[in-house]
Amino acid sequence: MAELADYQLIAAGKVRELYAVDSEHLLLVASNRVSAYDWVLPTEIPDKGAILTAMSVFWFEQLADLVPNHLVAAQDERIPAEVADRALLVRRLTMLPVECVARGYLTGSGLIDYRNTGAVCGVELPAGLVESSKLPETIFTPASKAEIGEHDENISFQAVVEQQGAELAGRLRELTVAVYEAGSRIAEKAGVILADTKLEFGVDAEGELVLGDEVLTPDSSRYWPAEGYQAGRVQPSYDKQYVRDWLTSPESGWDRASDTPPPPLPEHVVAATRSRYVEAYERVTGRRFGR
Ligand SMILES: CCOC(=O)Cn1cc(-c2ncnc(N)c2C#N)cn1
Repeated sequence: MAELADYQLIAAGKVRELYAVDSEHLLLVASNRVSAYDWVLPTEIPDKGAILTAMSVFWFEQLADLVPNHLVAAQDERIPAEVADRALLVRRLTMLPVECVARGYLTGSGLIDYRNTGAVCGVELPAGLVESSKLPETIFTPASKAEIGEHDENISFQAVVEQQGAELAGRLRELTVAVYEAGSRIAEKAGVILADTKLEFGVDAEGELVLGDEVLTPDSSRYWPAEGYQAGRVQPSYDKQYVRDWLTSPESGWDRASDTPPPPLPEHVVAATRSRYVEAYERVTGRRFGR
């Protein structure tokens, strides 16, 4: 069995790492860390990495007829025991430097763009939309990868055309919207709103467009409970709301505006948050999470 120390770390995000396994394969590792308010919290959520990894596997399987993906194996002797259930062996791609975002609802940076310009990434929207409005149709709202610690910058479809050519840009938009809509339909049946998602694509040695990264997880997408959905206010995050509410409650003693790191989470917030990840996984996939 391989050891993680055998592999070279080639990329690290807030809650994930990417290692080189050999010339053809990488290891995408999901940690149990959780981030909130742009901070990585000092307290881990047990099994979060395993649950989100299992969600990506589910979605890769559901979407296999729509788009090829980079997943090689979720169990393999090249996956070290220490990360066994929270790592995926994937094939090495040439990643495209475009964050492919699809939105079915207006919130976050999309809402800010809309309030400033009446459009998101150059896509004109009807007047009168508010926080969390359901959009008349799914929109493709790409972003350019930001430096570590910065937010991605929303760009227009035309900018993607200029960067990647019209044909590839069109395919990225088509596939991103199709993946989001497939995910949204399955989630909706489970009583979960998939408000938006961020995908990353790469190109393989044969020049084929391949879906990489994680797919339709609560870290790469906004998951809202369908019950209680109401446009006109910020929706509760399906998975992170307990964390957000505690951190902004007097009990935490933390001041979000103070630019100081958040305090450790109490056990009851950790347990409730773990339950939300398990619940989201089991409802959306129809599969039991082990343990
Ligand atoms: C810390 C995690 O960072 C990322 O996942 C972003 N990233 C992905 C790649 C990548 N590169 C080649 N082939 C791939 N299959 C992938 C994937 N996924 C590089 N950075």
